[in-house]
Amino acid sequence: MRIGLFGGSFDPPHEGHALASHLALTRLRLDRVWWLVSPGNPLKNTSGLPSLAARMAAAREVARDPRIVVTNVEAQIGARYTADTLRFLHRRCPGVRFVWIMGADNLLQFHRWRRWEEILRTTPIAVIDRPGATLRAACAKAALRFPAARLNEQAAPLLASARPPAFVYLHGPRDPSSSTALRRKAGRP
Ligand SMILES: Nc1ncnc2c1ncn2[C@@H]1O[C@H](COP(=O)(O)OP(=O)(O)OP(=O)(O)O)[C@@H](O)[C@H]1O
Ligand SMILES: O=C(O)c1ccc[n+]([C@@H]2O[C@H](COP(=O)([O-])O)[C@@H](O)[C@H]2O)c1
Repeated sequence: MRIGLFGGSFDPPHEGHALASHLALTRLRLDRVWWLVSPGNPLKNTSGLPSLAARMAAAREVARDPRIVVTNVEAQIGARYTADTLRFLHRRCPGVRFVWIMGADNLLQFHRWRRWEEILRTTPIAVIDRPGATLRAACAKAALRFPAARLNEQAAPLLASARPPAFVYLHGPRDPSSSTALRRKAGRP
């Protein structure tokens, strides 16, 4: 079983999340993508964040694919940091090949995540191209620290079974949606 883990605030979820998930499913030959709806990004001010239940319900509306599973596993296990989530999942599901999925914008600040090197050393990572982050992602600090870990995009089907550190950039159809823009449109800060 090959499962992609797509963590996010999903405040709100949008077509960019769905498109990125489909790209990952297809190009990485995944069986499932789990949307890990975060109890709260540890690097963000989460004071105005809608409830987890509300964000999960909205995420289910947008996902519309039986291979995409919307979960609150982080709330269930009391984890906010991705390294803790991954430790738990690797231990709990030793037979599953997990891949961490993130948009290219997130790679730029990945080196600020707690125990980010542990994440890279334990879990293959797919970085999905996103408008505005294409060129900057190639020089992200985390990517430059592990240059030999980068797979060619043609080798993407091998990522899930690659020995980490391993990461790949995926380019495909892109969607400019962003939660920030949608919140502004709805008159939220
Ligand atoms: N349009 C998109 N294309 C590719 N990846 C995306 C896109 N939108 C979000 N992502 C990725 O989805 C994950 C969850 O993102 P998140 O829920 O924060 O949405 P967001 O639109 O980035 O929100 P915000 O604008 O509040 O930062 C992150 O890894 C992010 O990079
Ligand atoms: O573990 C960390 O230090 C960490 C710091 C920032 C973000 N994350 C994770 O990155 C994912 C994307 O977050 P967001 O808010 O950009 O959608 C989500 O799963 C967060 O829990 C994780």
